[in-house]
Amino acid sequence: MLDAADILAASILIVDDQEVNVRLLEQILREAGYRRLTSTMDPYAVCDLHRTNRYDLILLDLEMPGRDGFQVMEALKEDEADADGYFPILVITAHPDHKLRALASGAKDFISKPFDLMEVRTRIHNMLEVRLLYKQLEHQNRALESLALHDPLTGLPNRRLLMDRMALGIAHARRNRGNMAVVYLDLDGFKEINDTLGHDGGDALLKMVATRLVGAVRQEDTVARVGGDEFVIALAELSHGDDMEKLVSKVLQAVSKPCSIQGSSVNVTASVGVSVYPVHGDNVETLMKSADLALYEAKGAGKNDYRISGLAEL
Ligand SMILES: Nc1nc2c(ncn2[C@@H]2O[C@H](COP(=O)(O)OP(=O)(O)OP(=O)(O)O)[C@@H](O)[C@H]2O)c(=O)[nH]1
Repeated sequence: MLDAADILAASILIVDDQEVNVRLLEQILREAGYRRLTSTMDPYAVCDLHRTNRYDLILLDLEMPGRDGFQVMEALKEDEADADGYFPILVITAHPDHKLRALASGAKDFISKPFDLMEVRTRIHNMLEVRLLYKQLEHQNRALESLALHDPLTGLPNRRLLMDRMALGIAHARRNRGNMAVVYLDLDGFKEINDTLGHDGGDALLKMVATRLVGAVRQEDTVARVGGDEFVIALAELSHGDDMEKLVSKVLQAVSKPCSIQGSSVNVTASVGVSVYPVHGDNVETLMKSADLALYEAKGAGKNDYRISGLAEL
């Protein structure tokens, strides 16, 4: 929730071509306790200023020579400077007819000239309250979205985000007649590690493996955690020069380097199954299933190894 200090910490831009009005508004706002004030008498500077500083509120005079307040609002909209979809404009006008027009143009509220001290303070306070609550909500929504798409232990994408990324990867590969590989990895003997080091030690190892996997592939690849000790890497746009064996060996080596957990050196290995679009399937489900079957084969063959689905030529 918001308190008075949050509102007073909001950033405000004052736009008025008359210096006397600028000084008066600055004084009213300072006396009310607002600290983050910027002013300009140049209507052409508003877009740049807002793009850089993302003000919580813009107090905009409507009657200005050259570019009036209506034109400034249009320019702000075109500029998409209000990228989060909120248009923080409070217009200032001496013309009663302009009030409705300004509201219809997207302004949230208006202040009449000559200024009435209480009206100015109340309208600014109320508008900032709504603006900051909107900002908080946006922030919480982003956090919730991220929680729904990521694994809380490692911070890696979860199965849901992986599926989305794979679907995009397949669409991209289809358009470019390219390919995409699915590397399904399961740690060997992880249950024993958990039993020896405890659940916290197991968690620390999972985090370490996550970091190493991310470090072993390219930025455009997706490393996801899809189960307890199961990870999937979607390798985007393999080129002809990419050697699948080398890529998978690099991943296996990254996992099996000794790591220090709770002061002791721990060795873990992994088994891997690989499938490739379009050779082993043309959709997410089939590719995941093929990679999972190949992984099962690798486990059956003695672990710490990989198998490529269906032994197809790549
Ligand atoms: N520490 C920790 N352990 C987990 C978590 N999620 C699942 N596990 C454990 O991970 C283990 C995974 O089981 P398996 O893959 O069947 O066991 P494994 O010993 O690796 O067997 P193989 O894959 O055949 O080598 C189970 O003991 C789960 O309890 C987690 O978030 N943290």
